[in-house]
Parts: sequence; C-alpha cells; structure tokens
Amino acid sequence: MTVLDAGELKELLALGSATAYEASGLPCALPPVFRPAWAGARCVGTALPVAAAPGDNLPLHWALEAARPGDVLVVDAGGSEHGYWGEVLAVSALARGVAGLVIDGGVRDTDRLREIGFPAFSTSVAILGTGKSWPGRVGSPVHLRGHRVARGDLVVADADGIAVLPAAEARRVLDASRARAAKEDQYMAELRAGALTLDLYGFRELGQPEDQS
Ligand SMILES: O=C([O-])CC(=O)C(=O)O
Ligand SMILES: [Mg+2]
Repeated sequence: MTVLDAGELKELLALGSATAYEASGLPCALPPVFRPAWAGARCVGTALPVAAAPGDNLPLHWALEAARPGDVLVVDAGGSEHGYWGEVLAVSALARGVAGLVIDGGVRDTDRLREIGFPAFSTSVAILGTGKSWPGRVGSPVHLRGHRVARGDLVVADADGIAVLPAAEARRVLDASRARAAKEDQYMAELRAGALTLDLYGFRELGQPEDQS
C-alpha cells in the first residue's frame, strides 16, 4: 500500500521518528503521551485505523481479520485505561504479519509483548479487562488526540515517539530524512573535533546570553 518498499521502510525506521518528523515539515507527531510498552519497541508500516468504545476491545479482534501484512493497527479507544491488547492478540497479530499497534488506551502483558517482540505503543499500561459489546469501526479514519489517521498513512514509531505521514509524502520524507541525517553526520565529525553548534548552525548571530560566567 505504501509507496516505499520493505528496505526503504526499514531505512526510514532506522533514521527514526524524530528525523522523519523534522524532515517532513508536517504536523505529523502524535503527542508524547503515547509510549512504547517495552524498551526497544519500534515499528513502521501502513495504518489500519480502528475505533473502539471505552473498555471494549471487540473491534481489535475484527481488525486482526482485516489487517494486511505490514499494517500497524492505530486504535482510538478514547484514552480508556483498560488492557485492550495483550499477549493473546499479539501472538495472532505476529502470525498474520501485523507490524505493530498504536492505541490511545491501555495494553497489558507487557513482559510477554517484549519477549515475543511485538511492538506496542499506548497511552497506558492497564490490567483491567475489556467487554465485547460494540464491534466498532475498522478502516475509517480516526482522530488520536486531535491527529487524523487514515487507512494507508505511514506510521513510524520508536523510543522517541510516533510520526504519522500521509502515504503520498512517504518518499519525499524518506529523501529529506536521508539528507538531514547525512548533514548531521558531517556535523558530528566537526563536533567531535571540538567545533560548536553555535558556529555550525550559525546561531551566534541570533543573540548571546547576558551572563556567560
Ligand atoms: O484479553 C484481551 O483481549 C487482551 C489481552 O490481555 C490479550 O490479548 O492477551
Ligand atoms: Mg492477556
């Protein structure tokens, strides 16, 4: 679905969410309240939006049938502090090639998610269970804390945060991210040699502090 191939997606993930965000020039960052469920979780893929009711994870079971390999489930659960997702759903997701989960809501079984390597990002970790009353919506756009996420958007999620890019911007953002990283690599060599960011970035002209003691 995305215009990038598997190698390019991997490269964008390695460049990182912060670089993708900065290079994009777009307001594409989800707020920092979304955190990885375990240290080292990271994923890239195409968004499959899901809407769920507070304390009800039935739509996530449906989403696993609808998901295509490489999809990231992006779930609006209204920030509800319930364990919408855990080991059982993650095992199924891995078997079906789902690349990850982003949920405005809770996840649980986080040790097991780490052990089996399923990358989940959530606004809480919560042990409360969920009901199965409303099948929800799978595939139509959702709003996560004011950010619209549509089917096919590109999700880049790692330790720093989550960028959600329109699919049509993916190649431009990859190119701009490569350029940004290459420029920073050049700067690194100079910084290691003792140069100052004030000079490399031309910040000296922006003004100096009153007290430099
Ligand atoms: O009970 C649920 O649906 C969520 C959960 O803990 C699991 O998937 O293991
Ligand atoms: Mg469980």
